[in-house]
Amino acid sequence: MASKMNFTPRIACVMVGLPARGKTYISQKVCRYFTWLGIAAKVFNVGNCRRELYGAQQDNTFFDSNNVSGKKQRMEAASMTLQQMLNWYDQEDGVVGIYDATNSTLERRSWLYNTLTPKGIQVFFIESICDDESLVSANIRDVKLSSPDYKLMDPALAVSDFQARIGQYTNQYQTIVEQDYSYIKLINVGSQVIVNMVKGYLESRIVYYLMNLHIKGRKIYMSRHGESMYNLEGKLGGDSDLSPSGRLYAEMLPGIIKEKLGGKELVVWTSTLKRTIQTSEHLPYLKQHRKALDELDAGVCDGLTYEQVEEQYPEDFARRDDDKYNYRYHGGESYRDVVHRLEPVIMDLERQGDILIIGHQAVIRCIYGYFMNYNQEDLPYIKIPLHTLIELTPKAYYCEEKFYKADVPAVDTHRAKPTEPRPIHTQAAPGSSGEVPLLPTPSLFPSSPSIDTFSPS
Ligand SMILES: O=P(O)(O)OC[C@H]1O[C@@](CO)(OP(=O)(O)O)[C@@H](O)[C@@H]1O
Repeated sequence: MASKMNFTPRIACVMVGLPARGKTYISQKVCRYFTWLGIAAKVFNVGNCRRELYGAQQDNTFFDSNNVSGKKQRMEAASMTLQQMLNWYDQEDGVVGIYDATNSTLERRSWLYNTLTPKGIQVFFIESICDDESLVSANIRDVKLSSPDYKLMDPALAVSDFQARIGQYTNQYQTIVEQDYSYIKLINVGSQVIVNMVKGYLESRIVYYLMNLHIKGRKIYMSRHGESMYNLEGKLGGDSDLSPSGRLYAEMLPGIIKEKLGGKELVVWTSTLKRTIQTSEHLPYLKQHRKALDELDAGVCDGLTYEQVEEQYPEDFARRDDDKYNYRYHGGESYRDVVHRLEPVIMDLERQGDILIIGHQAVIRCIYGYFMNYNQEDLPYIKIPLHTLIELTPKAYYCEEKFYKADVPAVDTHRAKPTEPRPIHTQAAPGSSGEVPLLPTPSLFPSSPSIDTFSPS
């Protein structure tokens, strides 16, 4: 196939490592990070292709390097996956492809390198090495046993079968020694990191991101500030104080957190605006006030209500409804801008243990959207109600979520996505205001978060 001229740097992250070394976890994290930043990224998993071609339940001789037909079939799965990745770069303007397989021999890596490099695709190897048996066993238990390969097998048998498979790969495993390749080696989940020949912006972002990842269990709490005086009046932005109801929520918050977290330590981040700082007032933890967490800047619309924006800036109002993620307020920001300003916050967040972020409607949407894998179109409409604590627990491939709703009344500041496109006028059509009904869309509130309610004591 003729490859079209493409001047965007394209990169292939090629995973390397024995089975159960967290390669798929790393692949998915890298993919989610770039997707969130608006860079086209996709994971290509050779195991899925193998299952498609030859079915799920192979016995372990299939993975033996001396098994000629098994070796040939595994190579076919690898080629087919590579072809899918190449098609994606060309046909869907892919930028960061992640090739998820063991790629554990010099031969396999050189095949990948020599196929990708002439096509202008930079190859970056990510090797995960783990000799901590307890981490490997935990990975087998938590992840591999739910794989389609072992769906029908008794768990104890599945563990020993998987260990035998690891043995097959260990016999032929060659750690990266190719000094002319760009690579990162993560040893025992980042307790040691070796980096070689990193070039270019995308590679250095990946290195920095991977160096921040950890897999220790932790909770990420998020809450919007308590109801503010501006929220009561329906006004956007500003730097108003909490309403009486908002203050009540701030008083309840330490109790709700304590009940969830017990006596454990917690780091609290707020924005630099009064409403988040006041919400954190009674929390007995270390607090940081971060400018990067300030609410989306509404520019010339700051201090107006949605109705006033529609009246005074009808064209802008319609444009925002048309593409809320990309619409940038005059003199202010878009959701896309907020995501980019939050990137260092995400890096830092990946490094943290238990943490509570007290933020704003748009900012919490962006952070929650990163962890829960929302696409750009839906992200600005995620329902983040006031007086609700969100608890995220990162798991191997997803985040578990719970919503705890405080029984303290608050206004609803969520403005649903209009179901019909609004006409974009260059001037306000007389009497047009309010003609297009703002019908509620199906809720984007996560499908089944468990919601507990807390009452003021
Ligand atoms: O992007 P939309 O849905 O307008 O939500 C952002 C708005 O949320 C608000 C409340 O309406 O956040 P906040 O509660 O932090 O004050 C506005 O200040 C902000 O402009």
